[in-house]
Amino acid sequence: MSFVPIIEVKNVRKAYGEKVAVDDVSFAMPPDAILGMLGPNGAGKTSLIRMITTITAPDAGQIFFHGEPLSGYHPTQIGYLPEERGLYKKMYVGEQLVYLARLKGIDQATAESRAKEWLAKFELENHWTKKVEELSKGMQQQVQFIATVLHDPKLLILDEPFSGLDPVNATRMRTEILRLHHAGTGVIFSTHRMEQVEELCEFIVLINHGQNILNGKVSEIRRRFQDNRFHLEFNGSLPAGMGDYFQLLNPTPSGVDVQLSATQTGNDLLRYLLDHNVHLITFRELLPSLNEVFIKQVTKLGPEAAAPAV
Ligand SMILES: Nc1ncnc2c1ncn2[C@@H]1O[C@H](COP(=O)(O)OP(=O)(O)OP(=O)(O)O)[C@@H](O)[C@H]1O
Repeated sequence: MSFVPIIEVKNVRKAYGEKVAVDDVSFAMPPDAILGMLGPNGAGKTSLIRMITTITAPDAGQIFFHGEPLSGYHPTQIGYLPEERGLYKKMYVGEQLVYLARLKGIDQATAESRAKEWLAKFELENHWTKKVEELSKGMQQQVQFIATVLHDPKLLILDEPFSGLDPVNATRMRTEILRLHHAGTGVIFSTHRMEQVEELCEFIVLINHGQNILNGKVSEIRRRFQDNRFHLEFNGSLPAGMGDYFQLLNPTPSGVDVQLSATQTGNDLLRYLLDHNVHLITFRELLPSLNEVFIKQVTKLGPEAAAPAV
């Protein structure tokens, strides 16, 4: 590993009574990465996040923040947007943001100016003296996001940050997350929305039944799971008997996917097409989507399929 991870989780275990929620999980996260934490319902993601944020402690194993064993000081460097939102409904927006930033060690004047700046980014500057309960659900979520970033944390942990936001506000929040990432903030992003992970995350950790069953770079994982499928686009038509040699999927008048068998290669397919004078426009390997990888790993493979760490 050629970097000091912002978070390193080493052989961490957490049980609630008989229920083992996190079972010997290890992974390391590069300092300025966006890491997707994925897994089916009940997999153990929230339990793991709660240990990273020091809300609970592991029964066994260790967690390091920038190489230091996690301690009471580190939460000031972490911003956590939990899935169950937790603002004080009766408190005024501005007052609440300043209060939460002060808890993270920010002085009053800085907290006020940052809160105003952030509210303006979300076009909420006129809501400073509104009670949280007077805001819509989406607005409350934006205010809670602001509370998560106001103390300028080195690590952001965002649980389903886009849920309930309209497309304009979801895009706005995505832009702000990416801006923080480019400024060097690490982001752990927990969601069930695979297309969001594909779009935002360079790394993933896939948790299933409390165990880390797959982790690494998204691009390498997709390549690792490639299953010999190609996409063709062409002018004219394909040879009439092509289906006797190759499994053709999703045909359209000008394109088709080809699933090769274990003994066929891309070169075999290309040779066949050229020998039969097919006028090719596109010939490319199809990599599985993260959704396909997720379903394959979670439904078919057990923990023995664990992959090497990042
Ligand atoms: N406080 C608790 N007491 C007892 N069991 C718990 C507690 N918290 C979580 N669990 C159990 O631990 C397991 C992991 O739960 P966890 O909330 O970490 O999953 P998750 O991956 O975050 O799920 P989801 O995607 O549904 O939010 C589940 O079986 C859950 O029922």
